[in-house]
Amino acid sequence: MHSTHLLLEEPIRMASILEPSKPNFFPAMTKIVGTLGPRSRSVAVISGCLKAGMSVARFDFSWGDPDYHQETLENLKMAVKSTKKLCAVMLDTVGPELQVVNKSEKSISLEENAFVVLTPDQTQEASSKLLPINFGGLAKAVTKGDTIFMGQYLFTGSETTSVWLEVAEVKGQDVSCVVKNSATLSGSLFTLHVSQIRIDLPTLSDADKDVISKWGVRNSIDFLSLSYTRHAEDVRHAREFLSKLGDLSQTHIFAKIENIEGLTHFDEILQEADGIILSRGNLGIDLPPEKVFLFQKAAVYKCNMAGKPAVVTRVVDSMTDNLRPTRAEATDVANAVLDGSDAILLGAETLRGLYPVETISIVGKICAEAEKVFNQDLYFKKTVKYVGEPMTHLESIASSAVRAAIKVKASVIIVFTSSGRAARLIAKYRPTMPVLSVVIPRLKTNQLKWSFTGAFEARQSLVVRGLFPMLADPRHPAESTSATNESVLKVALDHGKVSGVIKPHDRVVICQKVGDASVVKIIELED
Ligand SMILES: Nc1ncnc2c1ncn2[C@@H]1O[C@H](COP(=O)(O)OP(=O)(O)O)[C@@H](O)[C@H]1O
Ligand SMILES: C=C(OP(=O)(O)O)C(=O)O
Ligand SMILES: [K+]
Ligand SMILES: [Mg+2]
Repeated sequence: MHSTHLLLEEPIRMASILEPSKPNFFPAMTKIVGTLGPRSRSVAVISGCLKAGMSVARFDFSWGDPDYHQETLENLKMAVKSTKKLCAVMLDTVGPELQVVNKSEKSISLEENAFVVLTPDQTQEASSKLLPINFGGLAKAVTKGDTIFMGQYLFTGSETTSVWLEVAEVKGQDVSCVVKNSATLSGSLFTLHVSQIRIDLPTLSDADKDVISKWGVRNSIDFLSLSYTRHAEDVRHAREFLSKLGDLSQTHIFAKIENIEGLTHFDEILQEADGIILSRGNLGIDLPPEKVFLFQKAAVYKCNMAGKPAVVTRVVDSMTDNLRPTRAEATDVANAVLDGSDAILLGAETLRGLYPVETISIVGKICAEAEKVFNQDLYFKKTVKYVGEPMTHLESIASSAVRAAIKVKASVIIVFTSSGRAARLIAKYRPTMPVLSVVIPRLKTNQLKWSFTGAFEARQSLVVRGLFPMLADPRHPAESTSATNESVLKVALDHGKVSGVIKPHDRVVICQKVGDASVVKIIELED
């Protein structure tokens, strides 16, 4: 895979496009986040998802109760055990999401040019004339002429189940709208998106806090996906909340940028968050279509330079019902990789789609092809220039490790890390080969009991492009003497050999500390 120095900017032989790609020990360096739900909650399907390359499972609390998600999570644990594939857990909040309250779950037909009233009075039955919603402030937030988009949960935008409304009149707390296209609302959950308005609801709702402090704590969630992050303050607030919940002080916060407000405050949000989710589903409605790509390129670039993971959503909507993506979708996935994304997040496709495993597999294959033509050389130079001089020691070690690995055509980089920082810094320079990040546990105490760190750090790297974590045996002392370094390295090399990423006579670049000094070593294997 790494021997082909094919770059998009260089002439490509047409015939080479037809050459089948060699199978790899892992589907792609780009990671796949799969949303688990009705179509992806049995042990068998989740196992298929893991084998196809899903490394983060997203549990979306916009729908379903904690018990339902717990059952799915128990199945995920079984699937992880049987497939021996690691998987991180992401809890996605509801946040200030506007929803239609359709208690009877009867389907509702809306006719073009007819009127429908949105009301905060949740005691009313939903009908084609009246739709109760979960928010009392809509009448204050909209004016005549505004557009409201309403769709089945994780609407694809192309379905006959989503509808455009235009605000005709505001009457007290009610909002009367003209239906712009005929549609039938069916299913249990419909979300509303009102373009470019400020929704006066907290980013972390009381219901979210309740779920996090119970379900989240019980399951030691690796990631909190903070829906509709609009300000850096939202992230700080969530961080403070997590800090009081024991192990969740280690949970990483991924800010979801889903509207113009979040876009406007992107730089400050990026500083506070551990990673960013480019929620193109909602943001794609808030922005004029011709501007969506520009946000993506600018936001991913900023994440890359900050060395924080960027996750792109809503890539292959049409695979919810089909075995093959559209050409536009397939090209879009590749472009997300070329732009520098770390991971692709699948929503409807895995949650309620007919082909969750096939979708993961196809997206992985597209990512792998795009990675091969990613202009690493240019990217590397841009990053070094951006970081400037003097570099911190660790940044200089990390970039040197990547450069050395490319120069000697190493098959893998092995990095020792405890906090995960060293591994993330290596990934920042986008090596063309996988990075085995060997997480060395440290003994810690909360003054009640002693335990080892490492599990969070290992799983949290499962969202970063190119990182493949391995948790070292806690019986190895976390001091970097050459004897312990040697024995941990041997385990890592054996792990690499068994998984097929390291072969006899390969070169391997190692980044570790010996005594007080950080070193980059190049070794050549004999067998
Ligand atoms: N337990 C360890 N044994 C050997 N080297 C280590 C260990 N932990 C970290 N290193 C190395 O030390 C250097 C920097 O350390 P540090 O910033 O503390 O790493 P991290 O924060 O990732 O744990 C890196 O070269 C890293 O690979
Ligand atoms: C992933 C998205 O949001 P949700 O959590 O509502 O699916 C999105 O808007 O792209
Ligand atoms: K959500
Ligand atoms: Mg969204």
